[in-house]
Amino acid sequence: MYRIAYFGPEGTFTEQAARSLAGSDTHAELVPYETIAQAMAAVRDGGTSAACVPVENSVEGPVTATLDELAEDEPLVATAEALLPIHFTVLAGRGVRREDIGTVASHPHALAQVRHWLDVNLPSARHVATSSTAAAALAVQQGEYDAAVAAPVAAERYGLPGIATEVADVEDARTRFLLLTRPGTLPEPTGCDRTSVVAAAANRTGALSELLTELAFRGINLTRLDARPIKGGFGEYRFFIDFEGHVAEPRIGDALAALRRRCAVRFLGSHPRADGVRASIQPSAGNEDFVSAADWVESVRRGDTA
Ligand SMILES: O=C(O)C(=O)C[C@]1(C(=O)O)C=C[C@@H](O)C=C1
Repeated sequence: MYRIAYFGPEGTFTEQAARSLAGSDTHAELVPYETIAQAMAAVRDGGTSAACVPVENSVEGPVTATLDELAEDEPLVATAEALLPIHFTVLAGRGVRREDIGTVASHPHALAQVRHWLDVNLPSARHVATSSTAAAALAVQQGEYDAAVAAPVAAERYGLPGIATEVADVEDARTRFLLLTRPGTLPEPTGCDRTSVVAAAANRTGALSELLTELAFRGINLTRLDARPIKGGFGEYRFFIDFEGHVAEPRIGDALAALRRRCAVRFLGSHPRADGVRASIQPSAGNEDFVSAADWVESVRRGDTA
């Protein structure tokens, strides 16, 4: 049985992402965990084969709990990703009238995406952060709070009436989710891949710029750059860098080796992009260019050419 841990409880956006990543695999069993750290610990200690967690949202940015967990402890790698459109519904407790709503609960990322709507439509409601959107729906079901901002599926799952749908401040919001496993066989390159690393650039002038220049010189397009503090050293940061391409490609392998020469790097995976965008290749920076240049150096070393 293939078990996938996910950031739960049932009814989170992450559960939907895990279902789409499990796809037609009817043998996959989805197992909810209350926190991102617990879902990732489950795959680290072998309790599950994979973990599905959110990593970035188009409105609120990085999911910092996921980034910090990826940088610490036993390494995990992303082998797949899902991109979900995010639609929020406001669920009310049974018998709670809209005008009586005094508390509205949700995950901090979700509250941030509906802040304006709440200010206009439920101006006197206090916002309460919960571990996830579904945890907020569960708490409303149990009478702890008056309302929750959650995924539409949570209405059904927790038997709560929706009092407003499509309440997001920004239309077309999306969240990207990763399927994480212990390091092992990598997915095959497809031409539409993403590679992720976390690099501990030295705290000196130009260190980050040098890392980014290694990628730029090789014509590699970045898709994300986030800094997270290295706990315990004020002002010390590690950098999460996502870029187009797959480590199996000569141009990406060359770039990773260059990053590794400069600082400690943790590889976080190469996998197909959910949006199917092809890697852009700059003139003279294609894989064949790297291979033929390396072949030329070899022939010079053998004395075959000059
Ligand atoms: O709480 C959930 O339902 C989640 O899956 C987490 C999460 C997030 O971390 O951003 C996922 C998507 C939404 O943007 C809001 C919350």
